[in-house]
Amino acid sequence: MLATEPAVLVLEDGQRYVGRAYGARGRTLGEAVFATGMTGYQETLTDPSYAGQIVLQTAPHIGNTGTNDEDMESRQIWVAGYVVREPSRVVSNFRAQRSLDDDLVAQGVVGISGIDTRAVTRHIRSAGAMRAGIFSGEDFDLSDSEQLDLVLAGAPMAGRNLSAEVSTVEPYTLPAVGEKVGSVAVLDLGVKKSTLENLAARGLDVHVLPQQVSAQDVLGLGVSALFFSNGPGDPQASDKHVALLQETLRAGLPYFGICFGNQLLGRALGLDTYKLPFGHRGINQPVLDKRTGRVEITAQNHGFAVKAPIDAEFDSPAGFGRVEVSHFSLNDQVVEGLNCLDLNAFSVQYHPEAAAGPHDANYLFDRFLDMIRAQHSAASSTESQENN
Ligand SMILES: NC(=O)CC[C@H](N)C(=O)O
Repeated sequence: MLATEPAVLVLEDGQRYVGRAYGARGRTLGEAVFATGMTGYQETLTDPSYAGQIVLQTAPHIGNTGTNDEDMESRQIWVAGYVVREPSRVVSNFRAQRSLDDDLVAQGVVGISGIDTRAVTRHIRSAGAMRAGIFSGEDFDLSDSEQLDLVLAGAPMAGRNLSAEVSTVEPYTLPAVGEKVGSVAVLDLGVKKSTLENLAARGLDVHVLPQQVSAQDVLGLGVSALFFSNGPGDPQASDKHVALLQETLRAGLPYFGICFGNQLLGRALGLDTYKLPFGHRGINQPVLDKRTGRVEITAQNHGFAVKAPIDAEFDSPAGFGRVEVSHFSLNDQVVEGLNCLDLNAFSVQYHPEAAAGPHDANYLFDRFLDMIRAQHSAASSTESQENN
């Protein structure tokens, strides 16, 4: 039975949308963002990059296929709140183990249903991403101005560092699948399971590290390469990760980064990042790969981006040689990938692990593997020259 108890979504500009309580009851605060994927709600909810955000699904019917243990992208749901139009009344899928409502309640995630999420999306699209709150149960009875004051007292996403909240506490390793080619250190800034699986599937031992490790810790592992994951928060609030990356780049350690990892490569190279008006979140975002001229349909989830010229190479302001924007968005020309021309380092702003989403960008993991192989053969030829 669906709840008939009321709930309200309050935006920081005072807009209010009354609907029905969904998931856990109570109140929650976060940045309101919209996601346009028609599928993949479980992957969205369990993507740690959504920590601190109240996610609205534009797709009107959510929960049809329930939830299961296999499609978890991390250990829990991370969204601060969940806004849907119509939750499915029945769960219908052979893989379903629970209903989405069960998971939201069990994990204490406050949601709201019965909201015209496309109307709210149109509002956010013109007014910009903003803080919001969902109020149900006893919190529904607070006055309008008390609710708005709570929303306005919440932390804005700009300037927010959330890495410590989502990162693993202990390091752990996923063994290479099949023949081992090398090893990679993954800085867990909110990594998704599919990313780790894609790395391991390419013959890499994957050493997942807590976000507070030092460059010495990373270099001391003797790995073939370093990877920075996706993750929540503002890249401008991650100075220590930027410093770590600069140190490992100077030491010559190959690098690949996804999403937050792209923004942090940008910053390590001396570029600025900025907040997008409402972000890119969905699974049909067109991107141009400048090297091949191929258009990829990609999965994306980002609210910040790197500032760089998309049409010509330039010097890294931090002295890391020549750099080019490798990919950009065909919707709004936002930087979607960086490539270092004088270093073994590249990154993308979108999600080649595609969970959920199309697999067009999966070749990027192969590009990373090629980079590691090339580095290995360069190292072994120097060694054999030295031995001669
Ligand atoms: N998915 C991500 O890694 C997101 C990166 C960053 N938190 C942003 O919103 O832009």
